[in-house]
Amino acid sequence: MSISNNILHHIENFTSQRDKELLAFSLLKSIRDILSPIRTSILTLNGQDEPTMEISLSNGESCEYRYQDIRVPESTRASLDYINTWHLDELMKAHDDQYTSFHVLQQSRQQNQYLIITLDNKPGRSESYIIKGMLSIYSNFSSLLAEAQTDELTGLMNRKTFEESIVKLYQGSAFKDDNDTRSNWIAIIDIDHFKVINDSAGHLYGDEVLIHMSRILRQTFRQDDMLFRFGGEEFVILMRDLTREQCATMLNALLTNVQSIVMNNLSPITISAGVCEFQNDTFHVTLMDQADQALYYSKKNGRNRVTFYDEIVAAGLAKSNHVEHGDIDLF
Ligand SMILES: Nc1nc2c(ncn2[C@@H]2O[C@H](COP(=O)(O)OP(=O)(O)OP(=O)(O)O)[C@@H](O)[C@H]2O)c(=O)[nH]1
Repeated sequence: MSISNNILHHIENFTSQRDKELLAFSLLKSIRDILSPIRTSILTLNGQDEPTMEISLSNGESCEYRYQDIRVPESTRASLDYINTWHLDELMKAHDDQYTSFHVLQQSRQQNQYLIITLDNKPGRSESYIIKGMLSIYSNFSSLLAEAQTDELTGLMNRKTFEESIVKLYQGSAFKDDNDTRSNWIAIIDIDHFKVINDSAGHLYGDEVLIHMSRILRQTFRQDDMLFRFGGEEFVILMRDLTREQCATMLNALLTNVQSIVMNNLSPITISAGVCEFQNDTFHVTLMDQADQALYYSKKNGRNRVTFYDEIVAAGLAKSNHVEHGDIDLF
């Protein structure tokens, strides 16, 4: 294949992806085909500089995804610190007859992402030029993808992205230790009497409440918790690795924090929540049914409260996996 056809093939591959991680994998594959590096990886660090994901591809080996126990060598840390201190886009380091180049893929307060390529030869001018072009296409396309996954009003993830995220939760919890008391949790949050807010203060005011709500969600939950606006005044939160008590504490903190939204002369805003424990062997639509039943119980029992699904089942107040009513539209 000629070089231009080859590049076109890589571009076509990039732009056919609809998933951020598959897009990252496509980039690594293209780099491998063009440069034959010893190793190439994409490293993501969260706002606290902790590694949250590494996708790597070594010569002759299959692609490896890591979300936990990611080891970042001291030399890599030092190079990334140098890039950040001097606001560089890329950095080349020579060591032990090898060359490692670091490229910034994404930088924001929430996360930083780098492409790291280790080679046994210094890349030539034309190779560097091609890599730069690939990175520009990757970066433009990943911004478009991020836009498509984001709720326009609040900036949270949209409903379309939920299914993709929950599939990853299934994959990530497949090997959970039975003695671990921590679990993953799904919560549905719904603003109480939102129609009254809209009717008495206007739709624009209602929108402003939704924006405040998303800010408070971000402030209350951890960087790694996933926050979605499902539409209207409904939000979904996926929380990982929390005990039941920790999960309840966070949701009760949300109940309190939301009441700080006091605008015009209306009463403070309140929310209701329904929560269920993530079960690896239960279909996600069923899990959403469970959280929705718990939410329905909160709504019918005074609002401004959190209900755990298994507690209402244990108390005989809900039938296991049977939804009689519900506010949430399922997929
Ligand atoms: N401002 C604004 N309102 C919205 C948006 N999407 C849906 N709504 C409104 O949200 C309101 C939802 O009202 P209901 O589903 O009746 O629920 P509620 O008044 O919150 O009552 P409870 O849930 O029972 O406490 C309706 O008035 C919708 O028009 C939006 O994007 N912006």
